[in-house]
Amino acid sequence: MIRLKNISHMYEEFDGYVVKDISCDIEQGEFVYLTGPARSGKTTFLKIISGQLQASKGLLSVQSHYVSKKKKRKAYLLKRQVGAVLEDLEFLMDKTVYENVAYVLEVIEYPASDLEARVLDTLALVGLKYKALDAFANCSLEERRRIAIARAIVHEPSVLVVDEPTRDLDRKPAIDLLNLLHKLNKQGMTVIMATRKEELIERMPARMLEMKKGNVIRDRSKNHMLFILSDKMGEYYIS
Ligand SMILES: Nc1ncnc2c1ncn2[C@@H]1O[C@H](COP(=O)(O)OP(=O)(O)OP(=O)(O)O)[C@@H](O)[C@H]1O
Repeated sequence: MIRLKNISHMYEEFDGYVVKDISCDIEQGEFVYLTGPARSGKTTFLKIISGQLQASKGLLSVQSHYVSKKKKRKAYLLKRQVGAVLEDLEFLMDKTVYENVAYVLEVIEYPASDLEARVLDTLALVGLKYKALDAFANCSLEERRRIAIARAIVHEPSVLVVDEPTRDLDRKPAIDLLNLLHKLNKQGMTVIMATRKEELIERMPARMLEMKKGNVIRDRSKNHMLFILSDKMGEYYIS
C-alpha cells in the first residue's frame, strides 16, 4: 500500500507550495488516474511517490517503507519498489532495444546468469520481444514508450508510475498503450498514470485523483467513475 500523509512540496526556485497537504492511500493492485490542468502538480506528485523527489513536508510510505525528510536514506528502498516513467527519458540511442533495457539491470548489478531471461521476458510483456535486436534509433514513438515501460518494470517493482504516456501519440497507439498498462495492472502491479485525456479514462475507467493548484480536489473510486460514466453515456460499463 502507498500512504501519503500531509505531503507538501515547494521547489527551492519556486515561490510557494506546488503540492499542498495531500493525504491518501492507494492499495496494492489499484489503477489510479491522476488528472488536472497543466502545472497542477501531477508530475511533482509522481516524482515524490517514486522517490525522485523528497517532499518538503509530510510522510510517505510504500509497502511499509517510510520516507520523510528525516529518513532520506530510505529513498533507495522506494526506488526499488516503484518503477517510474517520467518526462525526461534518456535512452542509449546507438544501442539495441535489448541493451536499453539490460542497462538498467547492469546498473543495479542484477545476477548476470538471470539477466538475459529477465530482459526478454519483460520485452515480451510489453510486446517488443521480436524487436530485441533492432536499433533503438529505428523505433517509433509508441515503441519507445513501451521500451521506457520495460525499463521501469524490468527489476520487478510492485508499483509503476507513468507521466502522460500517451502524449503526442495518435488514438490507436494511445489506446494500445493504455491496454498495456491495464494488462500490467491485472497482473497485480499498482499503476498510477497522469493524463489529461478524458477519452482514455472513459474508455477504461478506474479510480481518479484530480489535482488543481497543488491540491487533490477529487478522489473518485472506480465504482463512482463507472456510475458517472454510465449516466453520461446512457449505458452501463462492465469492469
Ligand atoms: N524543477 C522545478 N523547479 C521549480 N519549479 C518547478 C519544477 N518543476 C515543476 N515546477 C513548478 O511546479 C508546478 C507544478 O508543476 P508539475 O510539473 O508538477 O505540474 P503538472 O500538473 O505535471 O503539469 P503538466 O501537466 O504541465 O506537466 C508548476 O508551477 C511548475 O512550474
